[in-house]
This record gives sequence, structure tokens and C-alpha cells, in this order.
Amino acid sequence: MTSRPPFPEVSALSIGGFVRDDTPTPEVDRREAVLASLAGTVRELVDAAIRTTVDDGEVHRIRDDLAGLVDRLRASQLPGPAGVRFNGEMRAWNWGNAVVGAANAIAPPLEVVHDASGCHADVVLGAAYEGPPGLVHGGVSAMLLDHIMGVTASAMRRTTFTGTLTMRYRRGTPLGPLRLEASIAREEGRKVFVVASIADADGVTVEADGIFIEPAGLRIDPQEQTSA
Ligand SMILES: CCCCCCCC(=O)SCCNC(=O)CCNC(=O)[C@H](O)C(C)(C)COP(=O)(O)OP(=O)(O)OC[C@H]1O[C@@H](n2cnc3c(N)ncnc32)[C@H](O)[C@@H]1OP(=O)(O)O
Repeated sequence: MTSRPPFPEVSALSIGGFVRDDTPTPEVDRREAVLASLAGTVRELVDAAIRTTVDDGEVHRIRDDLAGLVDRLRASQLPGPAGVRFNGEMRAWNWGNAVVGAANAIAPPLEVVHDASGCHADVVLGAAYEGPPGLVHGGVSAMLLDHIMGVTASAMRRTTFTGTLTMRYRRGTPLGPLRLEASIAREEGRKVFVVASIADADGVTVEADGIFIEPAGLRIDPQEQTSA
């Protein structure tokens, strides 16, 4: 087993479940790259396991090998989920996030890009995201849209949670390369109204609109922000 100490634990400050953790940014970047490389291989494993046609005996041998690898990872674990952490430089990391978590093989992962009108992301969804034959599971579409819409609503300056999310599935979304786009339609007090879509090469397959709400306890006064 390696002698590396456990990843630094939570320090003093915690806001709304977002944990202040003063790990220096270069160390966060380094560890993130290590975990992302593991998650990438686990993602390959998931795809390979779904699509394998090797014989039963080989499946059982691979299962036993994998059980040994799980034991090695379990040798040192966080007590619960990874959570969302940030340091004094406002470098944030959410390695377990279901959509963008660097350490989470379930996450495609989505790489969200901020642009002039909101956010977009290009993603390739494979066999692990199938619902109807050859098509993306409707819940997966909703999950990815929820995330990019939440990031758009937050606009890197406030925290918002999904209040209401409405989906319109116009036609099946094929597995493969897809583009997500999201933008803010309007704002009313603590409510941010966001519209979004998923498209394949032939156009939009799913449309969504949602109300994202800045919880009262987490609201940052805009006047304080501009005068700072
Ligand atoms: C870093 C980015 C990550 C992005 C992650 C993707 C986003 C997510 O998945 S978040 C997880 C899923 N969402 C949740 O778990 C949220 C759970 N719900 C809550 O926490 C709260 O109910 C919350 C925050 C939505 C609203 O709470 P609160 O601040 O107390 O609202 P409240 O004061 O009652 O209402 C404020 C306004 O919002 C409206 N509102 C409240 N809840 C909702 C709702 N669910 N839908 C629509 N409007 C609502 C109210 O009517 C009110 O409107 P108005 O000002 O016009 O009277």
C-alpha cells in the first residue's frame, strides 16, 4: 500500500454544504488528474462490461480480479460522498458529481464551456447511457440538462438549486456525439429562468426550461458585490 496520507480533511469553514478546504491549487490539480485518469479507465471498463461477448468463465475470472482492485481502493476512503470543496483562490472541485465529477466514472463527463449567451457542452454518450434501443435514456438527458442549466443559472457568481425542470422530448436522442446549450431567459428576484436543449447533427432532440432558485440563506447581495 502507498504511504500517501489521506487527502486533507475539511478545515474550519463550511457554507451551505460547500466545504472550505485549503489544499493548494497545484495539489488539487495534481490529485484531480490522477483520479480522472482512474475514472477514464473505469468508464472504459463499464462500456467493455456492457458490450463483452467473452465466455462465462472469463467473465467470472474478470469479476474476481476486479473484486481485488475494489479492495485496494477501499484501503483508504472518504467517510462519505466527495462533496463540493473550494479553496481560498476559489478553485472549486466536486470530484463525485454525477455529471462532471472528475473521479466519477458514471459522469460522461460533461465539460461545460461558458460562452456569450450562457453555456454549452459537447459530449459523446455511449452504451452506458442507453434507454430505448440506440437512444439516450430520458433521465440521462434530464440529468445532463439539469446540470448545464444549473451552471448557467449560477453564472459563476451565485449558488442556485433546481426548483422546477420541464422537459420536452421532441424525438429520440441517438447515442453518439451531442451538443447541449443553455441560456438565461429572464430573472425575477431569486428565481432564474433557464432554457436549454440537446441536439444531434440533425437538430434539437430535447428542449428544457427550468426555474433555478438562489436559496435565501445563500443569497449574495448584488449591491455588496458591485461595491466590493
Ligand atoms: C455548481 C452547479 C451545479 C449544478 C447542479 C445542478 C442543479 C441541481 O441539480 S440542484 C439539486 C436539485 N434541487 C434541489 O435539491 C432543490 C431542493 N429545494 C430547495 O432547496 C428549495 O426548495 C429551493 C432552494 C428550491 C427554494 O427554497 P427557498 O429559497 O426557501 O424558496 P422560497 O423562499 O420558498 O421561494 C422563493 C421563490 O421561489 C419560488 N419557488 C420555490 N420553490 C420553487 C420550485 N420548486 N419551483 C419553482 N419556484 C419555486 C417561490 O414561489 C418564490 O417565488 P416568489 O419570490 O415569486 O414568491
